[in-house]
Amino acid sequence: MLNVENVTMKFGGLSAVSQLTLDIGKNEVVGLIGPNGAGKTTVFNMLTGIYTPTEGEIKYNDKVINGIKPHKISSMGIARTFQNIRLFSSLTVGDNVRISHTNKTDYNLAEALLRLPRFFKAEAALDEKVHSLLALFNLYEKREEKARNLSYGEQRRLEIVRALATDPKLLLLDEPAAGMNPAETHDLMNLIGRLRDEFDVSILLIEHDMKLVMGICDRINVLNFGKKIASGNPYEIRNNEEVIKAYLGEKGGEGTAKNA
Ligand SMILES: Nc1ncnc2c1ncn2[C@@H]1O[C@H](COP(=O)(O)OP(=O)(O)OP(=O)(O)O)[C@@H](O)[C@H]1O
Repeated sequence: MLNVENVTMKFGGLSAVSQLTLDIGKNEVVGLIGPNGAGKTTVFNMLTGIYTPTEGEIKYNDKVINGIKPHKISSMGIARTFQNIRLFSSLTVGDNVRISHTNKTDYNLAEALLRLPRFFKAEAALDEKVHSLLALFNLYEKREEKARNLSYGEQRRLEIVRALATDPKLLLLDEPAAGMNPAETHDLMNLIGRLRDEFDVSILLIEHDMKLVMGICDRINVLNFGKKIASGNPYEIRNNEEVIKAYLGEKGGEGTAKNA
């Protein structure tokens, strides 16, 4: 589904990402981990069209997407959440999700203004979709609440719902468990597993909570100073000497990594 081939991103003299190669298959959950400043978010910014790589190619379903505008990439089926939550804080929970779906509504302006049947049918279908997504993420009861009144963990879940409302095939999650308590993180782990199965999405996950990463990822890629230093399954990564030294620490895979 996604092939990142020898991709480099330079900012002036700094190579934030160097010669990165990374693949994601259909329905895979792939981890992208590494110390602060390793280049993980820069990878997301390249995949979503915010940055155009300095070198290399990013292919999505065999089509090169380097340099394509973010909104176009979103409509191709790549969605993301942000490390710093970016909700519309004064809108309701429900409207935050509806907004993400607006480019997919199945009626035109005239049909909306004249309140034609297609408008009502599409709106009812949208309501149903928004409500079932919110229910899955345990946010249905909060649908009329302003986003800013949600707890931190709820806001993180709402970000994921909003990304899902665009019907992605590839979902990029940037530290979804940041600020969550252990119980919320555990629930999130189950939810991510359900997303893969029920929404037929592939997931690329940036996360410092190693319990979550090791518990959910099929494969993990490790970045350090912009370079990939390891890739493999959770067992291989947990036991990789270079990864332990650069990131995991001696208790690799227990809780939060030492350099997070
Ligand atoms: N727009 C930019 N201009 C200049 N330097 C940048 C820019 N974006 C990122 N960088 C630099 O690139 C490097 C990688 O940053 P990035 O945010 O991708 O790391 P990260 O692995 O996501 O870190 P964290 O875990 O802290 O989120 C850092 O040195 C950062 O300062």
